Amino acid sequence: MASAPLNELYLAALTISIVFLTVLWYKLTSNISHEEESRLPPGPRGLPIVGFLPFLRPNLHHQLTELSQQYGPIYKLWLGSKLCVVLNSPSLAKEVVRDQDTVFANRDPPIAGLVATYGGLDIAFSPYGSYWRDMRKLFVREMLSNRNLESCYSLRRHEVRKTIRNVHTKFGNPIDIGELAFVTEMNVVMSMIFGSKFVEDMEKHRRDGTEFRDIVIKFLQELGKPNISDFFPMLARFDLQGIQKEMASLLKSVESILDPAINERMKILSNKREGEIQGNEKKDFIQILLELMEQKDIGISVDLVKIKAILLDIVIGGTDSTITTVEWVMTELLNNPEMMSKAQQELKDVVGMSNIVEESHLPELHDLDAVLKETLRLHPALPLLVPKRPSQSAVVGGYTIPEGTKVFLNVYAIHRDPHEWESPLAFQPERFLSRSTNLDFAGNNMKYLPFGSGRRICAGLPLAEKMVMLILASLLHSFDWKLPEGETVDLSEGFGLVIKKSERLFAIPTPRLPNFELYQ
Ligand code: HEM
Repeated sequence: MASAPLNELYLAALTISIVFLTVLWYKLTSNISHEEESRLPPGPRGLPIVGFLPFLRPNLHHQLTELSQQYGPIYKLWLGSKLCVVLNSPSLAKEVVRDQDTVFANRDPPIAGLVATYGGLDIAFSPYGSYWRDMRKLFVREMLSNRNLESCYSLRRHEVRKTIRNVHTKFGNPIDIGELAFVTEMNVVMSMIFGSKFVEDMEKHRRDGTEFRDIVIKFLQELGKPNISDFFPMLARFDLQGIQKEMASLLKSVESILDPAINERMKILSNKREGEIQGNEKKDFIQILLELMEQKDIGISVDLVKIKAILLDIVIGGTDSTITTVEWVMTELLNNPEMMSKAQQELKDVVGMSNIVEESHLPELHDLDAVLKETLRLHPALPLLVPKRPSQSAVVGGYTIPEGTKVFLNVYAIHRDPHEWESPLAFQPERFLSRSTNLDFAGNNMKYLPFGSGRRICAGLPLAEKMVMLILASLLHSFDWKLPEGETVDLSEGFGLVIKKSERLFAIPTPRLPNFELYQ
Protein backbone atom coordinates (compact mmCIF):
# COMPACT_ATOMS: atom_id res chain seq x y z
CA MET A 1 0.00 0.00 0.00
CA ALA A 2 2.89 2.28 0.85
CA SER A 3 4.16 2.12 -2.72
CA ALA A 4 0.91 3.52 -4.25
CA PRO A 5 1.75 7.23 -3.76
CA LEU A 6 5.22 6.46 -5.08
CA ASN A 7 3.73 4.93 -8.24
CA GLU A 8 1.53 7.97 -8.69
CA LEU A 9 4.60 10.13 -8.28
CA TYR A 10 6.43 8.12 -10.93
CA LEU A 11 3.44 8.41 -13.22
CA ALA A 12 3.23 12.17 -12.72
CA ALA A 13 6.98 12.55 -13.34
CA LEU A 14 6.73 10.41 -16.46
CA THR A 15 3.79 12.43 -17.78
CA ILE A 16 5.57 15.74 -17.14
CA SER A 17 8.71 14.40 -18.86
CA ILE A 18 6.72 13.24 -21.91
CA VAL A 19 4.94 16.58 -22.19
CA PHE A 20 8.25 18.42 -21.76
CA LEU A 21 10.00 16.24 -24.36
CA THR A 22 7.08 16.66 -26.75
CA VAL A 23 7.19 20.44 -26.46
CA LEU A 24 10.99 20.35 -26.85
CA TRP A 25 10.67 18.06 -29.86
CA TYR A 26 8.27 20.39 -31.63
CA LYS A 27 10.40 23.42 -30.77
CA LEU A 28 13.53 21.72 -32.15
CA THR A 29 12.02 20.22 -35.26
CA SER A 30 9.52 22.85 -36.27
CA ASN A 31 10.53 26.04 -38.04
CA ILE A 32 6.97 27.33 -37.93
CA SER A 33 6.62 30.62 -36.09
CA HIS A 34 4.00 31.10 -33.39
CA GLU A 35 2.18 33.57 -35.62
CA GLU A 36 2.09 31.12 -38.54
CA GLU A 37 0.87 28.36 -36.26
CA SER A 38 -2.17 30.41 -35.27
CA ARG A 39 -3.16 30.78 -38.95
CA LEU A 40 -2.84 27.14 -39.98
CA PRO A 41 -5.94 25.44 -41.38
CA PRO A 42 -8.08 23.27 -39.06
CA GLY A 43 -7.52 19.54 -38.83
CA PRO A 44 -7.67 16.43 -36.66
CA ARG A 45 -5.67 16.68 -33.44
CA GLY A 46 -3.69 13.44 -33.42
CA LEU A 47 -1.40 12.31 -30.59
CA PRO A 48 1.69 14.02 -29.17
CA ILE A 49 4.87 13.41 -31.20
CA VAL A 50 3.34 10.95 -33.69
CA GLY A 51 0.42 13.20 -34.65
CA PHE A 52 -2.09 11.51 -36.98
CA LEU A 53 0.34 8.73 -38.01
CA PRO A 54 -1.26 5.92 -35.95
CA PHE A 55 -4.64 6.66 -37.56
CA LEU A 56 -3.48 6.44 -41.19
CA ARG A 57 -5.23 3.77 -43.24
CA PRO A 58 -3.73 2.01 -46.27
CA ASN A 59 -5.87 3.79 -48.88
CA LEU A 60 -4.65 7.29 -48.11
CA HIS A 61 -6.70 9.00 -50.85
CA HIS A 62 -9.94 7.53 -49.45
CA GLN A 63 -9.12 8.66 -45.94
CA LEU A 64 -8.04 12.14 -47.03
CA THR A 65 -11.30 12.48 -48.96
CA GLU A 66 -13.35 11.41 -45.92
CA LEU A 67 -11.50 13.93 -43.73
CA SER A 68 -12.40 16.73 -46.15
CA GLN A 69 -16.07 16.03 -45.39
CA GLN A 70 -15.32 16.63 -41.71
CA TYR A 71 -12.79 19.48 -41.84
CA GLY A 72 -13.63 21.24 -45.08
CA PRO A 73 -11.78 21.78 -48.37
CA ILE A 74 -8.48 22.72 -46.71
CA TYR A 75 -7.15 21.03 -43.60
CA LYS A 76 -3.89 20.08 -41.94
CA LEU A 77 -2.47 16.88 -40.50
CA TRP A 78 0.64 16.37 -38.45
CA LEU A 79 2.38 13.17 -39.52
CA GLY A 80 5.18 12.88 -36.98
CA SER A 81 7.08 16.15 -37.15
CA LYS A 82 5.89 16.75 -40.72
CA LEU A 83 3.09 19.23 -41.33
CA CYS A 84 0.84 18.20 -44.22
CA VAL A 85 -1.94 20.26 -45.81
CA VAL A 86 -4.61 18.70 -48.02
CA LEU A 87 -6.47 20.73 -50.66
CA ASN A 88 -9.77 19.34 -51.88
CA SER A 89 -11.52 21.89 -54.11
CA PRO A 90 -11.08 23.38 -57.61
CA SER A 91 -10.78 26.94 -56.25
CA LEU A 92 -7.96 25.94 -53.88
CA ALA A 93 -6.33 24.01 -56.75
CA LYS A 94 -6.40 27.20 -58.79
CA GLU A 95 -4.68 29.10 -56.01
CA VAL A 96 -1.73 26.71 -56.03
CA VAL A 97 -1.34 25.69 -59.69
CA ARG A 98 -2.26 29.03 -61.27
CA ASP A 99 -2.04 32.03 -58.91
CA GLN A 100 1.01 30.79 -56.95
CA ASP A 101 2.42 28.17 -59.26
CA THR A 102 6.07 29.26 -58.90
CA VAL A 103 5.86 28.76 -55.12
CA PHE A 104 4.03 25.42 -55.29
CA ALA A 105 5.94 23.98 -58.27
CA ASN A 106 8.48 22.74 -55.74
CA ARG A 107 8.33 19.05 -54.72
CA ASP A 108 8.43 17.17 -51.43
CA PRO A 109 9.93 13.82 -52.45
CA PRO A 110 9.94 10.86 -50.05
CA ILE A 111 13.43 9.74 -48.98
CA ALA A 112 12.93 6.48 -50.87
CA GLY A 113 12.24 8.59 -53.99
CA LEU A 114 15.51 10.42 -53.54
CA VAL A 115 17.39 7.13 -53.20
CA ALA A 116 15.69 5.89 -56.37
CA THR A 117 16.60 8.94 -58.42
CA TYR A 118 20.21 9.60 -57.38
CA GLY A 119 19.12 12.34 -55.01
CA GLY A 120 16.28 13.77 -57.14
CA LEU A 121 18.12 14.06 -60.48
CA ASP A 122 15.05 12.95 -62.41
CA ILE A 123 12.27 15.30 -63.52
CA ALA A 124 9.41 14.30 -61.20
CA PHE A 125 11.25 14.68 -57.88
CA SER A 126 13.77 17.42 -58.65
CA PRO A 127 13.16 20.71 -56.83
CA TYR A 128 11.74 23.61 -58.81
CA GLY A 129 14.67 25.52 -60.29
CA SER A 130 17.06 25.69 -63.21
CA TYR A 131 18.07 21.99 -63.11
CA TRP A 132 14.43 20.85 -63.30
CA ARG A 133 13.70 23.43 -66.03
CA ASP A 134 16.62 22.25 -68.20
CA MET A 135 15.84 18.56 -67.78
CA ARG A 136 12.16 19.02 -68.48
CA LYS A 137 12.91 21.12 -71.56
CA LEU A 138 15.27 18.46 -72.81
CA PHE A 139 12.65 15.75 -72.23
CA VAL A 140 9.70 17.59 -73.76
CA ARG A 141 11.49 19.31 -76.66
CA GLU A 142 14.16 16.81 -77.64
CA MET A 143 12.59 13.48 -76.77
CA LEU A 144 8.83 13.96 -76.95
CA SER A 145 8.64 16.57 -79.72
CA ASN A 146 5.87 15.97 -82.26
CA ARG A 147 8.47 15.18 -84.88
CA ASN A 148 10.16 12.63 -82.70
CA LEU A 149 6.93 11.00 -81.61
CA GLU A 150 5.78 10.74 -85.20
CA SER A 151 9.08 9.35 -86.36
CA CYS A 152 8.91 6.51 -83.83
CA TYR A 153 5.26 5.62 -84.50
CA SER A 154 6.47 2.53 -86.39
CA LEU A 155 7.94 1.23 -83.11
CA ARG A 156 4.68 1.73 -81.21
CA ARG A 157 2.74 0.15 -84.06
CA HIS A 158 5.09 -2.84 -84.23
CA GLU A 159 4.78 -3.60 -80.49
CA VAL A 160 0.99 -3.17 -80.37
CA ARG A 161 0.58 -5.43 -83.41
CA LYS A 162 2.76 -8.02 -81.69
CA THR A 163 0.41 -7.89 -78.69
CA ILE A 164 -2.67 -8.36 -80.89
CA ARG A 165 -0.99 -11.35 -82.61
CA ASN A 166 -0.15 -12.77 -79.20
CA VAL A 167 -3.70 -12.34 -77.84
CA HIS A 168 -5.05 -14.01 -80.99
CA THR A 169 -3.07 -17.16 -80.22
CA LYS A 170 -4.81 -17.33 -76.83
CA PHE A 171 -8.37 -16.43 -77.76
CA GLY A 172 -11.07 -18.15 -75.71
CA ASN A 173 -8.80 -18.16 -72.64
CA PRO A 174 -8.70 -15.65 -69.76
CA ILE A 175 -5.97 -13.04 -70.21
CA ASP A 176 -4.44 -10.90 -67.47
CA ILE A 177 -5.13 -7.41 -68.86
CA GLY A 178 -2.59 -5.66 -66.59
CA GLU A 179 0.16 -8.02 -67.67
CA LEU A 180 -0.79 -7.66 -71.32
CA ALA A 181 -0.67 -3.87 -71.03
CA PHE A 182 2.59 -4.08 -69.12
CA VAL A 183 4.44 -6.16 -71.71
CA THR A 184 3.13 -3.99 -74.55
CA GLU A 185 3.93 -0.68 -72.88
CA MET A 186 7.31 -1.83 -71.59
CA ASN A 187 8.33 -3.10 -75.03
CA VAL A 188 7.14 0.14 -76.66
CA VAL A 189 9.02 2.25 -74.13
CA MET A 190 12.17 0.12 -74.35
CA SER A 191 12.14 0.20 -78.13
CA MET A 192 11.65 3.99 -78.11
CA ILE A 193 14.58 4.32 -75.70
CA PHE A 194 16.99 1.70 -77.02
CA GLY A 195 15.63 0.74 -80.47
CA SER A 196 13.60 -2.28 -81.54
CA LYS A 197 16.66 -4.52 -81.75
CA PHE A 198 17.07 -4.20 -77.98
CA VAL A 199 13.54 -5.55 -77.40
CA GLU A 200 14.15 -8.40 -79.86
CA ASP A 201 17.36 -9.31 -78.03
CA MET A 202 15.57 -9.17 -74.67
CA GLU A 203 12.91 -11.50 -75.99
CA LYS A 204 15.50 -13.85 -77.47
CA HIS A 205 17.02 -14.18 -74.05
CA ARG A 206 13.55 -14.60 -72.56
CA ARG A 207 14.01 -11.27 -70.81
CA ASP A 208 10.72 -9.78 -71.91
CA GLY A 209 8.80 -7.10 -70.04
CA THR A 210 7.57 -9.55 -67.40
CA GLU A 211 11.06 -9.71 -65.91
CA PHE A 212 10.89 -6.00 -65.28
CA ARG A 213 7.35 -6.15 -63.94
CA ASP A 214 8.23 -7.45 -60.48
CA ILE A 215 10.94 -4.83 -60.08
CA VAL A 216 8.64 -1.98 -61.16
CA ILE A 217 5.85 -3.17 -58.86
CA LYS A 218 8.25 -3.45 -55.89
CA PHE A 219 9.80 -0.08 -56.74
CA LEU A 220 6.43 1.64 -56.56
CA GLN A 221 5.36 -0.30 -53.48
CA GLU A 222 8.45 0.90 -51.60
CA LEU A 223 7.85 4.47 -52.80
CA GLY A 224 4.26 4.35 -51.58
CA LYS A 225 5.04 2.88 -48.12
CA PRO A 226 4.71 5.27 -45.18
CA ASN A 227 8.32 5.71 -44.03
CA ILE A 228 9.25 6.84 -40.50
CA SER A 229 12.28 8.58 -42.05
CA ASP A 230 9.95 10.99 -43.90
CA PHE A 231 7.92 11.82 -40.80
CA PHE A 232 10.92 12.14 -38.47
CA PRO A 233 13.80 13.33 -40.68
CA MET A 234 16.09 13.21 -37.62
CA LEU A 235 15.70 9.41 -37.70
CA ALA A 236 16.30 9.04 -41.44
CA ARG A 237 19.91 7.95 -41.04
CA PHE A 238 18.77 4.83 -39.13
CA ASP A 239 16.45 3.68 -41.94
CA LEU A 240 14.35 1.92 -39.29
CA GLN A 241 12.09 0.08 -41.77
CA GLY A 242 14.91 -0.71 -44.21
CA ILE A 243 13.02 1.05 -47.01
CA GLN A 244 16.01 3.11 -48.21
CA LYS A 245 18.17 -0.05 -48.28
CA GLU A 246 15.54 -1.97 -50.25
CA MET A 247 15.18 0.93 -52.69
CA ALA A 248 18.95 1.06 -53.28
CA SER A 249 18.93 -2.64 -54.04
CA LEU A 250 15.97 -2.28 -56.45
CA LEU A 251 17.80 0.54 -58.20
CA LYS A 252 20.75 -1.84 -58.67
CA SER A 253 18.42 -4.40 -60.30
CA VAL A 254 17.10 -1.76 -62.71
CA GLU A 255 20.66 -0.65 -63.47
CA SER A 256 21.64 -4.23 -64.25
CA ILE A 257 19.21 -4.00 -67.19
CA LEU A 258 19.81 -0.37 -68.22
CA ASP A 259 23.61 -0.17 -67.87
CA PRO A 260 24.63 -2.84 -70.41
CA ALA A 261 22.16 -1.37 -72.93
CA ILE A 262 23.53 2.15 -72.44
CA ASN A 263 27.14 0.95 -72.66
CA GLU A 264 26.46 -0.93 -75.87
CA ARG A 265 24.89 2.16 -77.43
CA MET A 266 27.81 4.31 -76.36
CA LYS A 267 30.17 1.89 -78.10
CA ILE A 268 28.12 1.93 -81.30
CA LEU A 269 27.91 5.71 -81.21
CA SER A 270 31.61 6.20 -80.75
CA ASN A 271 32.36 3.78 -83.64
CA LYS A 272 29.97 5.74 -85.84
CA ARG A 273 31.68 9.10 -85.65
CA GLU A 274 30.18 12.45 -86.57
CA GLY A 275 30.34 12.36 -90.38
CA GLU A 276 28.40 9.11 -90.48
CA ILE A 277 25.45 10.27 -88.37
CA GLN A 278 22.91 11.58 -90.84
CA GLY A 279 20.91 14.65 -89.89
CA ASN A 280 17.62 12.96 -90.76
CA GLU A 281 18.47 9.61 -89.18
CA LYS A 282 15.72 8.21 -86.93
CA LYS A 283 17.06 8.51 -83.41
CA ASP A 284 15.94 6.65 -80.34
CA PHE A 285 15.91 8.39 -76.94
CA ILE A 286 19.25 7.01 -75.81
CA GLN A 287 20.98 8.28 -78.92
CA ILE A 288 19.46 11.75 -78.42
CA LEU A 289 20.62 11.79 -74.79
CA LEU A 290 24.11 10.44 -75.51
CA GLU A 291 24.59 12.99 -78.28
CA LEU A 292 23.48 15.79 -75.92
CA MET A 293 25.99 14.50 -73.39
CA GLU A 294 28.78 15.03 -75.91
CA GLN A 295 27.68 18.56 -76.86
CA LYS A 296 29.30 21.04 -74.56
CA ASP A 297 27.73 24.23 -75.90
CA ILE A 298 24.02 23.62 -75.24
CA GLY A 299 23.88 25.17 -71.79
CA ILE A 300 22.80 21.89 -70.13
CA SER A 301 25.31 19.51 -68.64
CA VAL A 302 24.09 15.97 -69.25
CA ASP A 303 25.92 13.00 -67.77
CA LEU A 304 25.24 9.29 -67.46
CA VAL A 305 23.63 9.49 -64.01
CA LYS A 306 21.22 12.21 -65.16
CA ILE A 307 20.40 10.15 -68.24
CA LYS A 308 19.54 7.17 -66.06
CA ALA A 309 17.43 9.35 -63.74
CA ILE A 310 15.33 10.55 -66.70
CA LEU A 311 15.00 7.00 -68.04
CA LEU A 312 13.68 5.93 -64.63
CA ASP A 313 10.85 8.48 -64.87
CA ILE A 314 9.88 7.03 -68.23
CA VAL A 315 10.41 3.35 -67.52
CA ILE A 316 9.03 3.22 -63.98
CA GLY A 317 6.72 6.22 -63.51
CA GLY A 318 5.33 6.55 -67.03
CA THR A 319 4.84 2.85 -67.61
CA ASP A 320 2.95 2.15 -64.41
CA SER A 321 0.46 4.99 -64.79
CA THR A 322 -0.20 4.00 -68.41
CA ILE A 323 -0.79 0.33 -67.60
CA THR A 324 -2.98 1.09 -64.62
CA THR A 325 -5.11 3.37 -66.80
CA VAL A 326 -5.54 0.69 -69.50
CA GLU A 327 -6.58 -1.82 -66.84
CA TRP A 328 -9.14 0.56 -65.31
CA VAL A 329 -10.65 1.42 -68.71
CA MET A 330 -11.10 -2.28 -69.54
CA THR A 331 -12.60 -2.86 -66.08
CA GLU A 332 -15.13 -0.04 -66.51
CA LEU A 333 -16.03 -1.24 -70.02
CA LEU A 334 -16.61 -4.80 -68.83
CA ASN A 335 -18.80 -3.35 -66.11
CA ASN A 336 -20.70 -1.21 -68.67
CA PRO A 337 -21.18 -3.47 -71.72
CA GLU A 338 -23.36 -0.92 -73.54
CA MET A 339 -20.43 1.54 -73.46
CA MET A 340 -18.11 -1.18 -74.74
CA SER A 341 -20.50 -1.80 -77.70
CA LYS A 342 -20.70 1.95 -78.40
CA ALA A 343 -16.91 2.31 -78.47
CA GLN A 344 -16.63 -0.77 -80.71
CA GLN A 345 -19.30 0.55 -83.09
CA GLU A 346 -17.32 3.78 -83.38
CA LEU A 347 -14.20 1.76 -84.20
CA LYS A 348 -16.17 -0.11 -86.86
CA ASP A 349 -17.29 3.21 -88.39
CA VAL A 350 -13.95 5.01 -88.21
CA VAL A 351 -11.44 2.20 -88.82
CA GLY A 352 -13.59 -0.34 -90.68
CA MET A 353 -13.67 -4.10 -90.18
CA SER A 354 -11.11 -4.77 -92.89
CA ASN A 355 -8.44 -2.48 -91.43
CA ILE A 356 -6.33 -2.29 -88.33
CA VAL A 357 -6.21 0.72 -86.02
CA GLU A 358 -3.58 3.34 -86.90
CA GLU A 359 -2.60 6.37 -84.81
CA SER A 360 -4.16 8.60 -87.48
CA HIS A 361 -7.59 7.17 -86.49
CA LEU A 362 -7.27 8.20 -82.84
CA PRO A 363 -8.47 11.84 -83.11
CA GLU A 364 -11.75 10.51 -84.64
CA LEU A 365 -12.50 8.19 -81.72
CA HIS A 366 -14.63 10.55 -79.63
CA ASP A 367 -16.53 7.88 -77.70
CA LEU A 368 -13.35 6.06 -76.71
CA ASP A 369 -11.75 9.36 -75.74
CA ALA A 370 -14.75 10.11 -73.49
CA VAL A 371 -14.45 6.63 -71.94
CA LEU A 372 -10.77 7.28 -71.19
CA LYS A 373 -11.52 10.67 -69.66
CA GLU A 374 -14.34 9.35 -67.50
CA THR A 375 -12.14 6.47 -66.33
CA LEU A 376 -9.40 8.92 -65.35
CA ARG A 377 -11.99 11.01 -63.50
CA LEU A 378 -13.03 8.06 -61.34
CA HIS A 379 -9.61 6.41 -61.20
CA PRO A 380 -6.90 9.07 -61.59
CA ALA A 381 -3.60 7.15 -61.70
CA LEU A 382 -2.03 9.57 -59.16
CA PRO A 383 -4.96 10.52 -56.91
CA LEU A 384 -2.90 13.00 -54.88
CA LEU A 385 -0.61 14.01 -57.78
CA VAL A 386 3.06 14.27 -56.78
CA PRO A 387 3.10 16.09 -53.41
CA LYS A 388 4.23 19.71 -53.45
CA ARG A 389 6.35 21.71 -50.99
CA PRO A 390 6.02 25.51 -51.14
CA SER A 391 9.42 27.18 -51.52
CA GLN A 392 8.22 29.97 -49.21
CA SER A 393 5.32 30.52 -46.81
CA ALA A 394 2.09 31.19 -48.67
CA VAL A 395 -1.55 31.95 -47.99
CA VAL A 396 -4.13 29.58 -49.51
CA GLY A 397 -7.85 29.71 -48.81
CA GLY A 398 -7.10 32.38 -46.19
CA TYR A 399 -4.83 30.05 -44.18
CA THR A 400 -1.04 30.01 -43.91
CA ILE A 401 0.90 27.17 -45.48
CA PRO A 402 4.43 27.45 -44.07
CA GLU A 403 7.49 26.82 -46.23
CA GLY A 404 8.41 23.12 -46.24
CA THR A 405 4.85 21.81 -45.66
CA LYS A 406 3.87 18.69 -47.63
CA VAL A 407 0.91 19.72 -49.78
CA PHE A 408 -1.44 17.13 -51.26
CA LEU A 409 -3.72 18.28 -54.05
CA ASN A 410 -6.51 15.73 -53.65
CA VAL A 411 -7.63 15.22 -57.23
CA TYR A 412 -9.51 12.08 -56.19
CA ALA A 413 -11.82 14.17 -53.97
CA ILE A 414 -12.22 16.92 -56.61
CA HIS A 415 -13.11 14.35 -59.31
CA ARG A 416 -15.85 12.90 -57.09
CA ASP A 417 -17.17 16.12 -55.58
CA PRO A 418 -21.02 16.22 -55.82
CA HIS A 419 -20.88 20.05 -56.04
CA GLU A 420 -18.83 19.77 -59.23
CA TRP A 421 -20.20 16.63 -60.89
CA GLU A 422 -23.71 15.33 -61.35
CA SER A 423 -23.99 11.71 -60.10
CA PRO A 424 -20.26 11.80 -59.33
CA LEU A 425 -19.90 8.08 -58.65
CA ALA A 426 -21.64 6.96 -61.86
CA PHE A 427 -19.62 5.99 -64.95
CA GLN A 428 -21.03 8.39 -67.56
CA PRO A 429 -18.57 9.09 -70.41
CA GLU A 430 -21.22 11.26 -72.14
CA ARG A 431 -20.34 14.09 -69.77
CA PHE A 432 -17.10 14.49 -71.73
CA LEU A 433 -18.77 14.58 -75.16
CA SER A 434 -20.14 18.09 -74.86
CA ARG A 435 -17.94 20.55 -76.75
CA SER A 436 -18.87 23.42 -74.43
CA THR A 437 -16.63 22.30 -71.54
CA ASN A 438 -12.85 22.47 -71.50
CA LEU A 439 -12.59 19.11 -69.79
CA ASP A 440 -9.39 18.00 -71.47
CA PHE A 441 -6.04 16.77 -70.15
CA ALA A 442 -4.35 20.18 -70.28
CA GLY A 443 -5.26 21.05 -66.68
CA ASN A 444 -7.16 24.25 -67.54
CA ASN A 445 -10.40 23.24 -65.83
CA MET A 446 -9.62 22.87 -62.14
CA LYS A 447 -12.33 20.31 -61.56
CA TYR A 448 -10.55 17.81 -63.84
CA LEU A 449 -6.80 17.29 -63.31
CA PRO A 450 -5.81 13.66 -64.07
CA PHE A 451 -2.39 14.76 -65.36
CA GLY A 452 -1.99 17.64 -62.87
CA SER A 453 -1.72 21.26 -63.96
CA GLY A 454 0.67 24.18 -64.11
CA ARG A 455 4.43 23.94 -64.49
CA ARG A 456 4.61 20.41 -63.06
CA ILE A 457 1.87 18.91 -65.25
CA CYS A 458 2.75 15.40 -66.51
CA ALA A 459 5.73 15.80 -68.84
CA GLY A 460 4.86 12.57 -70.70
CA LEU A 461 1.29 13.59 -71.57
CA PRO A 462 1.67 13.59 -75.41
CA LEU A 463 3.08 10.06 -75.35
CA ALA A 464 0.75 8.81 -72.60
CA GLU A 465 -2.37 9.84 -74.48
CA LYS A 466 -1.21 8.24 -77.73
CA MET A 467 -0.15 5.02 -76.04
CA VAL A 468 -3.25 4.47 -73.94
CA MET A 469 -5.57 5.22 -76.87
CA LEU A 470 -3.61 3.04 -79.34
CA ILE A 471 -3.53 0.02 -77.01
CA LEU A 472 -7.23 0.34 -76.09
CA ALA A 473 -8.44 1.00 -79.62
CA SER A 474 -6.46 -1.99 -80.93
CA LEU A 475 -7.69 -4.36 -78.22
CA LEU A 476 -11.33 -3.29 -78.65
CA HIS A 477 -11.28 -3.27 -82.45
CA SER A 478 -9.63 -6.67 -82.78
CA PHE A 479 -11.54 -8.54 -80.08
CA ASP A 480 -14.79 -8.81 -78.17
CA TRP A 481 -14.13 -9.16 -74.45
CA LYS A 482 -16.05 -10.89 -71.67
CA LEU A 483 -15.42 -11.89 -68.09
CA PRO A 484 -14.64 -15.54 -67.26
CA GLU A 485 -17.78 -17.58 -66.43
CA GLY A 486 -19.27 -16.74 -63.03
CA GLU A 487 -16.96 -13.76 -62.37
CA THR A 488 -18.09 -10.23 -61.60
CA VAL A 489 -16.24 -6.97 -62.12
CA ASP A 490 -14.14 -5.95 -59.14
CA LEU A 491 -13.76 -2.19 -58.75
CA SER A 492 -11.82 -2.07 -55.49
CA GLU A 493 -8.59 -0.12 -55.31
CA GLY A 494 -5.25 -1.24 -53.94
CA PHE A 495 -2.81 0.82 -51.94
CA GLY A 496 0.06 2.74 -53.49
CA LEU A 497 1.30 5.93 -55.07
CA VAL A 498 -0.50 4.89 -58.26
CA ILE A 499 -4.00 3.54 -57.55
CA LYS A 500 -3.98 0.06 -58.90
CA LYS A 501 -6.82 -2.40 -58.93
CA SER A 502 -6.67 -4.55 -55.82
CA GLU A 503 -7.57 -7.63 -57.87
CA ARG A 504 -6.09 -8.36 -61.28
CA LEU A 505 -8.49 -8.20 -64.21
CA PHE A 506 -8.85 -11.31 -66.34
CA ALA A 507 -10.95 -11.17 -69.52
CA ILE A 508 -11.59 -13.56 -72.41
CA PRO A 509 -11.05 -12.30 -75.99
CA THR A 510 -12.90 -13.49 -79.10
CA PRO A 511 -11.67 -12.33 -82.54
CA ARG A 512 -13.89 -9.64 -84.04
CA LEU A 513 -12.35 -9.03 -87.45
CA PRO A 514 -13.41 -11.29 -90.33
CA ASN A 515 -10.01 -11.45 -91.97
CA PHE A 516 -7.48 -13.73 -90.25
CA GLU A 517 -4.60 -11.81 -91.90
CA LEU A 518 -5.40 -8.74 -89.77
CA TYR A 519 -4.08 -10.68 -86.79
CA GLN A 520 -0.74 -11.51 -88.41
C1 HEM B 1 -2.01 7.58 -68.41
C2 HEM B 1 -0.74 7.79 -68.14
C3 HEM B 1 -0.19 8.86 -67.21
C4 HEM B 1 -0.82 9.58 -66.23
C5 HEM B 1 -2.28 9.49 -65.79
C6 HEM B 1 0.16 10.48 -65.67
C7 HEM B 1 -0.09 11.39 -64.65
C8 HEM B 1 0.87 12.21 -64.09
C9 HEM B 1 0.62 13.10 -62.98
C10 HEM B 1 -0.72 13.26 -62.27
C11 HEM B 1 1.79 13.73 -62.70
C12 HEM B 1 2.02 14.73 -61.57
C13 HEM B 1 1.58 16.11 -61.99
C14 HEM B 1 1.58 17.09 -60.85
O1 HEM B 1 2.15 16.82 -59.80
O2 HEM B 1 0.96 18.16 -61.03
C15 HEM B 1 2.78 13.26 -63.63
C16 HEM B 1 4.08 13.70 -63.66
C17 HEM B 1 5.01 13.25 -64.57
N1 HEM B 1 4.81 12.31 -65.57
FE1 HEM B 1 3.08 11.39 -66.00
N2 HEM B 1 1.35 10.29 -66.32
C18 HEM B 1 1.18 9.32 -67.28
C19 HEM B 1 2.13 8.86 -68.16
C20 HEM B 1 3.42 9.31 -68.26
C21 HEM B 1 4.39 8.87 -69.23
C22 HEM B 1 4.12 7.83 -70.31
C23 HEM B 1 5.55 9.54 -68.97
C24 HEM B 1 6.88 9.46 -69.68
C25 HEM B 1 7.07 9.09 -70.91
C26 HEM B 1 5.30 10.42 -67.85
C27 HEM B 1 6.24 11.28 -67.30
C28 HEM B 1 6.00 12.12 -66.24
C29 HEM B 1 7.02 13.00 -65.66
C30 HEM B 1 8.48 13.11 -66.11
C31 HEM B 1 6.39 13.71 -64.62
C32 HEM B 1 7.02 14.75 -63.70
C33 HEM B 1 6.76 16.16 -64.26
C34 HEM B 1 7.42 17.25 -63.44
O3 HEM B 1 7.57 17.08 -62.24
O4 HEM B 1 7.79 18.28 -64.03
N3 HEM B 1 3.99 10.27 -67.45
N4 HEM B 1 2.19 12.33 -64.48
